[in-house]
Amino acid sequence: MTGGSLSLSQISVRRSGRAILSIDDLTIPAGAFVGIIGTNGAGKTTLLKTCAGLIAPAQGTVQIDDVDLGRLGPWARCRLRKRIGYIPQSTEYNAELPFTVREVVAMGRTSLKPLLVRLDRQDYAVVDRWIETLGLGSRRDQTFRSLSGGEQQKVLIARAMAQDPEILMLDEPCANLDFNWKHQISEIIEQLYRQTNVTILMVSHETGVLPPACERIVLFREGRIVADGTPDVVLSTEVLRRAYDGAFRVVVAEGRRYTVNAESEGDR
Ligand SMILES: Nc1ncnc2c1ncn2[C@@H]1O[C@H](COP(=O)(O)OP(=O)(O)OP(=O)(O)O)[C@@H](O)[C@H]1O
Repeated sequence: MTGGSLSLSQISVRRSGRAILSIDDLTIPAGAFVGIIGTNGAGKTTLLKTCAGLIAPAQGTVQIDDVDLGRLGPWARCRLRKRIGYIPQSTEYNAELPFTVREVVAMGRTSLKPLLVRLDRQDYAVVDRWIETLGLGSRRDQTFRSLSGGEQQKVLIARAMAQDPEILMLDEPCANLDFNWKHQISEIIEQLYRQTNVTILMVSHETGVLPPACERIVLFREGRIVADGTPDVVLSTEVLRRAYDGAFRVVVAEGRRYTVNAESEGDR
């Protein structure tokens, strides 16, 4: 597995007559771990979907390695998409479908195969390896819909990894999880990153779930990048207060950066 690079230039995505994402230039080298943060509606999900080729920008280019997504025909674009593991927000997938854990993880593998070609033993070995890696061995034959939210996130990560992606995009993988599960999922993402060369883009509202391996943060507001740099620069009290108009401060613990309410402590 080798990571892929991403490059966006002069991007404009428009909906209902307004620009919801405008990026002059954003380059993510192969093997980078980039955290994407920003206010509600800032364009984070739109960014991931644009990078994954799910949304076509009105203007500008998206390149994966040296391939310009906009110049590809539908089949070539489909093939390129297989290099991307995309885990949508939990509100965007149907958790009610009656598939087992193994079947869901196998879907990651099926997406690599030509139409109607069955998975072989080697494919299932990969599927089972990722099920074990994510600690889901005892859940293998359980239905996806019967799992807890945290277990479902693990299954979706296993499905994306079974696809052997070069780029992994996670849209708020820790949303709606209790603090213990948030921590577990965050640790798993960090381990995956350290064990593979996959490039990671991770959207999160909570800065504390971005693992220490995430060495670059891109901050969005109203469809634009307002800061891009190392966590100590972007996840600073000053930068975040300006972007979010909030009364909070940043505290650092165990290599992670958390925001805490400052108003009650009188240090606004
Ligand atoms: N199909 C659409 N039609 C009209 N507006 C849209 C459409 N899709 C997205 N938008 C708008 O674009 C903006 C960016 O949406 P996006 O989902 O990318 O934001 P986000 O940063 O991921 O938000 P959140 O943190 O709340 O999930 C929002 O204001 C949203 O309402």
